Amino acid sequence: MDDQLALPVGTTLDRFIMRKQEEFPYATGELSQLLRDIALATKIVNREINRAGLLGVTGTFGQQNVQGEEQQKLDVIANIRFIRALRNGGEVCTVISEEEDHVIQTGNTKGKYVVAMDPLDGSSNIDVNVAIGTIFSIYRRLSDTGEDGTLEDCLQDGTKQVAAGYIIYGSSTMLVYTTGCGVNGFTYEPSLGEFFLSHPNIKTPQDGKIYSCNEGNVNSFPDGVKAYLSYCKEQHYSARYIGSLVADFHRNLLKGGVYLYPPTAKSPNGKLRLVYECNALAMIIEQAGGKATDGSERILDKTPTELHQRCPLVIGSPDMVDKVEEFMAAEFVAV
Ligand SMILES: O=P(O)(O)OC[C@H]1O[C@](O)(COP(=O)(O)O)[C@@H](O)[C@@H]1O
Ligand SMILES: [Mg+2]
Ligand SMILES: [Mg+2]
Repeated sequence: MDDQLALPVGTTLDRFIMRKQEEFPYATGELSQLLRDIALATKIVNREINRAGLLGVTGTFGQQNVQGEEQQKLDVIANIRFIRALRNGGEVCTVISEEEDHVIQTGNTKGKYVVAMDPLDGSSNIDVNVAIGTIFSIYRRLSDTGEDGTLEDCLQDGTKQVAAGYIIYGSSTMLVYTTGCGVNGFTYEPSLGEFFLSHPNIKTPQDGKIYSCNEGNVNSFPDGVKAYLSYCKEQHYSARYIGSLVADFHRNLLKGGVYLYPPTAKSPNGKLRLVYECNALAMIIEQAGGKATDGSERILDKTPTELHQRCPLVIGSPDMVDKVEEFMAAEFVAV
């Protein structure tokens, strides 16, 4: 449904959420409040990130998350801040987080929503002042039991998302989200403590000349991916890889391009997590006219079986994703 309520650039996020809600006569305001809770936590995390170097919150606490990755201090801080805001907001019964082995029950048993999140994306870039992000997906729980959310509530496929978004903490801080009616971007004005509509109704270009992939792993990529990367070089495409999924995705969303994290020998299912990284970005790219697959299957159609399961990701301008799939499919014929 693309009959976007055309609100002018400069509209505050709060007003935008309110006006959007008016489009849905049966809306009860809970999703709107949840989006505000996420925006509030973002302002706090943004402040922590901006002054991380001053407060000595760079580096690690020396502990690992369920994926065996060293948790950066800011991973932990962002995780705490978002969970606290979602718990205090009252709309969310259960949270899935990259930094938590198991689901977090907030105690809001009347809460209708489940949130899956990557509190801090691009952890390897935290200490070097390169753009990082936060990713979130919102699901309606399957039934209002008045009890804690279930694993079933947390393992819904991506098509069931009622909203999805990310925050990029870059040269400016932006919140980009969709509720299934197009994609809008808001830029944060710290001196006013407000997000303002700066990128209304984002559409990604049909095609592009940018490809984003960690070619350091090329030797263990599938032949089809290797062939596609050679094709990109023949076409004189630009290689751009920040190493923060949110930042690479955001650039390609606006300029046109494709991001790939294929299977590798070390990670046969790729590195990125379906539930709290791929699903949200897949909903956003599709709402912006792009595509997201695992190289053959649509990301949003995949039904997760585990909270932290990984899946390969090919996401971006539709013509470029189609081209990658063509090359990857060609490989099967070869075999
Ligand atoms: O270093 P690699 O293997 O290229 O992986 C980089 C990718 O890993 C990530 O950092 C994984 O996300 P987290 O930082 O949230 O764990 C992505 O942001 C990024 O695109
Ligand atoms: Mg991540
Ligand atoms: Mg992370």
